[in-house]
Amino acid sequence: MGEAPALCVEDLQEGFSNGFGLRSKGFKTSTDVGDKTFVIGCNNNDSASSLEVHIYDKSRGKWVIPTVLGTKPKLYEGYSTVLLNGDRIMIIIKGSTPDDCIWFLEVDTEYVKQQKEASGTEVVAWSKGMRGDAEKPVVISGPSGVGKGTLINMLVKEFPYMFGFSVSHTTRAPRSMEKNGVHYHFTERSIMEKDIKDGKFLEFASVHGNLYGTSIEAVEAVADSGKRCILDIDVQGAKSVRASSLDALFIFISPPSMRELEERLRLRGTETEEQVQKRLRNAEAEIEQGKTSGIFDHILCNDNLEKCYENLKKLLGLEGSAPTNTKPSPKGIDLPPNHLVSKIDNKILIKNETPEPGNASKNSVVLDISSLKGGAPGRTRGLKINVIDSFSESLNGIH
Ligand SMILES: Nc1nc2c(ncn2[C@@H]2O[C@H](COP(=O)(O)OP(=O)(O)O)[C@@H](O)[C@H]2O)c(=O)[nH]1
Ligand SMILES: Nc1ncnc2c1ncn2[C@@H]1O[C@H](COP(=O)(O)OP(=O)(O)O)[C@@H](O)[C@H]1O
Repeated sequence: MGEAPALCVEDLQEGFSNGFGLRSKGFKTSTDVGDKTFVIGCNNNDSASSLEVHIYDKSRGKWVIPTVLGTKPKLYEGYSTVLLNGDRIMIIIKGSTPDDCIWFLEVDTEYVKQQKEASGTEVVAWSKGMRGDAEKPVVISGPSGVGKGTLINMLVKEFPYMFGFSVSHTTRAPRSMEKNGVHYHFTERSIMEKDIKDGKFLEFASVHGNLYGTSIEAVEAVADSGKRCILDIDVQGAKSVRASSLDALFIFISPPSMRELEERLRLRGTETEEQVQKRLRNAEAEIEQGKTSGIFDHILCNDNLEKCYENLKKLLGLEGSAPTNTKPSPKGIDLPPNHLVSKIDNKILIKNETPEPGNASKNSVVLDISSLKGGAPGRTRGLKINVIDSFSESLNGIH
């Protein structure tokens, strides 16, 4: 059984002079990947410091501070690291909550390679580890006033534990009934543009003169809650998602006629005359693209609302299904508080250092990493967990 590499930076540092103050107090681990050493940690134990990544490039004898993408984990008591597949470091956090204890730092994955090439700098990217898989998200597009919001509301109301809405960001002003954080995250253009630049958005587009976008966090938060994510985005956004690594189902909602669309928009009464005109002008091009671009897996005509809703449910495999009242079960990972980490093939053993018979929270666990999916800039999903009741019992092949 090989112990996880968890060198002290002090050991690593012997003989090197660098400007990072790595000899000061704090917690650090280092992991070798090829001719680079990735040092993850913090310099101080105070709450104001955060988890940093430094790279020692052995071939050049130089320290490098990389561009760090993604949301990083909070500071906890300590960290163990395991190198997986030569391209990502798994971080197992001591003293964290069950939904926050496994993280991945990607150092040479396809995503990181692309980012390195695009930026010309050294790049690393964080993603949080999650149990189980996420269901394929559903992208719904169509012209303004066609009934997308109405159909999505019906679905979320009938199947509250099955579907969740991806809350987009927008620079447009809220309508009177709209709530910030529920219908949209209403935001300033400069803030949104910076977040787009920082890689926080899955897609974005300028629609009817305003900026709209789906943050990676908006989609992942729905999947984290165990629900299937629904995105209400325009055709340009759907095209970007199609080109992204997100595997989704694409549905276009079309109106029975332009006259009917105009009537619905006017009856809704949420836009000024000028805005209605702009939306109608854009609608023709959107309908044309929706029907001919090949982006969409299905096109539904929203003539009769009830019929269209039934057809939508059919596409989602919900025909005749009774809504379930069961909340998805939480998918956290209970780790023993004091543990040692080791890896054999596709299994990571997190062994309790102080087992107590009959105390489930003190059990050792085995994480199966054979079917990991996704990764930065979102989540790494597909972690499977086996709890070992007593450490003296058989360890599923790990000895
Ligand atoms: N690309 C993209 N489009 C979005 C997003 N959120 C909303 N939209 C689209 O922006 C357009 C205008 O939305 P909205 O202002 O809510 O008006 P409505 O469609 O008339 O209710 C619609 O086509 C939405 O599908 C997003 O995050 N990304
Ligand atoms: N099939 C339908 N027949 C008549 N009115 C509809 C139908 N579907 C939706 N509506 C109405 O049309 C208006 C626009 O619908 P909405 O869901 O806001 O559109 P979108 O989100 O696509 O902009 C709303 O007032 C809604 O109640």
